[in-house]
Amino acid sequence: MRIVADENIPLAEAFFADHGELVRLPGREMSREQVRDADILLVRSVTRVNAELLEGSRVKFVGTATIGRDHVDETWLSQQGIGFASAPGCNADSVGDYVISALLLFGEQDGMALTDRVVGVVGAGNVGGRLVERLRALGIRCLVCDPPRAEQEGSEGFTSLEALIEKADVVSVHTPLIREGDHPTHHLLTEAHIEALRTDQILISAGRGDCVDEQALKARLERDPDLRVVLDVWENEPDIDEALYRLAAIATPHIAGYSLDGKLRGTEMLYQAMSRHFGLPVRKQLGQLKPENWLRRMAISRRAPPQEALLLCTRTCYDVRRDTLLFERYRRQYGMAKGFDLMRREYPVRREFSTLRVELKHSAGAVREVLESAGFAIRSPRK
Ligand SMILES: NC(=O)c1ccc[n+]([C@@H]2O[C@H](COP(=O)([O-])OP(=O)(O)OC[C@H]3O[C@@H](n4cnc5c(N)ncnc54)[C@H](O)[C@@H]3O)[C@@H](O)[C@H]2O)c1
Ligand SMILES: O=C(O)[C@H](O)[C@H](O)COP(=O)(O)O
Repeated sequence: MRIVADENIPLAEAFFADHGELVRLPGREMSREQVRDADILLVRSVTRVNAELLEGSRVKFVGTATIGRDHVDETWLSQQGIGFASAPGCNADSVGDYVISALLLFGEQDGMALTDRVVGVVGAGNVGGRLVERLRALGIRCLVCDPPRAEQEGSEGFTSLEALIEKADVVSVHTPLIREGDHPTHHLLTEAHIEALRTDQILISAGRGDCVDEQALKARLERDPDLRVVLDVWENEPDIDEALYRLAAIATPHIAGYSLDGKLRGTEMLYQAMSRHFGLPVRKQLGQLKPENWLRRMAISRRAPPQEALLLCTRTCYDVRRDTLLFERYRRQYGMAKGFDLMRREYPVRREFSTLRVELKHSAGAVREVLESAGFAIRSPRK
């Protein structure tokens, strides 16, 4: 079999090369000619998978190593009898790490504890749902807006978008991009929602750029630059709006989910789905293929207050400021669109919180509880 894979899918050789010749390509420019002779196509979110790309090809299975699927015309694939799989939840916790890192940064800037702010999460699936679990475990009050879930599970515990914007201090958007149906999310955050935000609120957008009306957001920020927004996803990536970029408190090039762990999980999920599709045995597991030195450790030797310990461990693992600064460097050196994609291609290895083993030298119950709630693995003398 011939397998064409995006160059940004780690361990694709280790998982797939036994099944045929593997060709690596840059995803954004993948062309009809390049995939025509492929049997298996493995992509990321930057490749539009539709009739235009695949008509007349011999592709029998498409996998996207991502959670999002809005770049894939699933209806057309199914009409053609082409198998399809995505990687639900693969990098969900990495997005949670990103949000926690941003919340800690704002807490530090404002001299506030994490628990001083109410966080509103819009879209509570794998990403938003797990984020809410972690934040609640940290003692943070959360509001949740997810109408499809509210319809299925009953309205208790869910709130409308309008009420969430009114009551929350942080509005964190994690919806997929859905253009049709009962709950479309294209410009889910309308001009009216954006105008309703208070200057002291914080908006985080880490689902898909098109879920927020960017022109309205830009107009609001031009009038009210003190409103803080964290933008990881954008309309028209990679050629994003430079004026909006400059107005954002934190601006990153769609890397909230870019941990090595999340990406590798995505590769393994596609391997499993591909094996099922072709009736092949699942012989490989991520555990056998992971690089050495998989787990890292750190120790907290003194009696740090819980919030300080959380900040220390979070920054050891992931600091959202690093990515904001790095993005600015790439933009200056290469221009916006090229810099956006280049930073993603050369993204430094980042690990999920759960891979950091934190050794507590003192049996500090409160520190242990906070770090575990945030997702770190703890070793400490128990009382
Ligand atoms: N920035 C990143 O790096 C990054 C990483 C991973 C995922 N994502 C994006 O985040 C999206 C969500 O990921 P997920 O794993 O949670 O997906 P998911 O499918 O598990 O959950 C999506 C949730 O959104 C809810 N939803 C749908 N329409 C809604 C609406 N109109 N209003 C409010 N909620 C609505 C659904 O009911 C569901 O609970 C992905 O589709 C992807 O686009 C971004
Ligand atoms: O949907 C996802 O999983 C994320 O948005 C993913 O991290 C995007 O990464 P990309 O496919 O654009 O490399």
